[in-house]
Amino acid sequence: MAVLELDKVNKKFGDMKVISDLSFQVTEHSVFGFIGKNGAGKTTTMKMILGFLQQDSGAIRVCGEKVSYGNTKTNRNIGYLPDVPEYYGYMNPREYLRLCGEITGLSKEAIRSRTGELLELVGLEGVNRKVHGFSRGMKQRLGIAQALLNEPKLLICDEPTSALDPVGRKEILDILSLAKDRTTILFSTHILSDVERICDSIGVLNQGKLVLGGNVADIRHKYRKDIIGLEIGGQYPVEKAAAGLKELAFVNNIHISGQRIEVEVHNAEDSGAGILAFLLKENIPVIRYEIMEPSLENVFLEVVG
Ligand SMILES: Nc1ncnc2c1ncn2[C@@H]1O[C@H](COP(=O)(O)OP(=O)(O)OP(=O)(O)O)[C@@H](O)[C@H]1O
Repeated sequence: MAVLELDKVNKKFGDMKVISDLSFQVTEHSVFGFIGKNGAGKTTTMKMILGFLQQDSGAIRVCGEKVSYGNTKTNRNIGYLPDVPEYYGYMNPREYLRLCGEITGLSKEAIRSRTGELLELVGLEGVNRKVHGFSRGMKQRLGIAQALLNEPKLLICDEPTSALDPVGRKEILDILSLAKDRTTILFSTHILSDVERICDSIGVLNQGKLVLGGNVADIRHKYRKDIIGLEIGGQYPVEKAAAGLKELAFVNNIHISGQRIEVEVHNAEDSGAGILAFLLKENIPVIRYEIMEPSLENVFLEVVG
């Protein structure tokens, strides 16, 4: 089931078209990476999903219910984590979550049990310090706990890892991966390695248009260039191996770098057997053989330019 659906959404600011015919869906219990350079239109889209901005045309649905501007009814299904969450610094995490629970009308019992469970999820269960001394990463973790307090069907995170160091980023990504069991996640980012680590599907926005979208595994497969990477044993002359490989009918091109040879072929799976047979026949020692996967970074550069 789609927890979030955008159908041909358009938005202009004055004469400037910011979002053009944007359509995508996010399936329940998946992580969707919303990718784009600065100014691509990610924040504008998230504000429309939250009903804070009005689209000019098109429809947005959250759990099947249409979002309408100014009426935040659909937000009962959404938890939102801003890029820089703000807190009352004099509270500790438990006090802060209790306050949030009380404001949103949760029962005392629900506040107690969910607070314990969520603080454990985000690794802040034993932390009794006041929030004002928290690192950025700890603030983001508390923000995730707060956003999940009302058990939303959709968690929207705006650049949750951008301001963090590698350790803090890993912690947030691990928490989001775990949170997938209890909700569906959309997170905006321009850090493609984060997307590769946890996203099931992606949408790449460029100048307000979706230039690439779908399942991460399918996208990798589609953009895979048929290149076989070989690492030749140190004692064997690489040029000799490369010259022989180049003679094979199904080999289009060869690149050499140190002991490494990249072989461009029509179809890596079909040609693989022929290459291996050649290496065996010529007694060429091979340390590594791989069909090369493109990184999302390469795919992104190809579609966004
Ligand atoms: N209220 C506004 N009035 C006029 N133009 C706006 C407004 N809000 C955003 N824009 C413009 O719309 C475009 C998209 O901005 P948006 O903030 O959605 O991009 P973004 O992908 O979130 O970028 P960033 O990563 O920098 O936040 C930009 O050109 C921006 O200058």
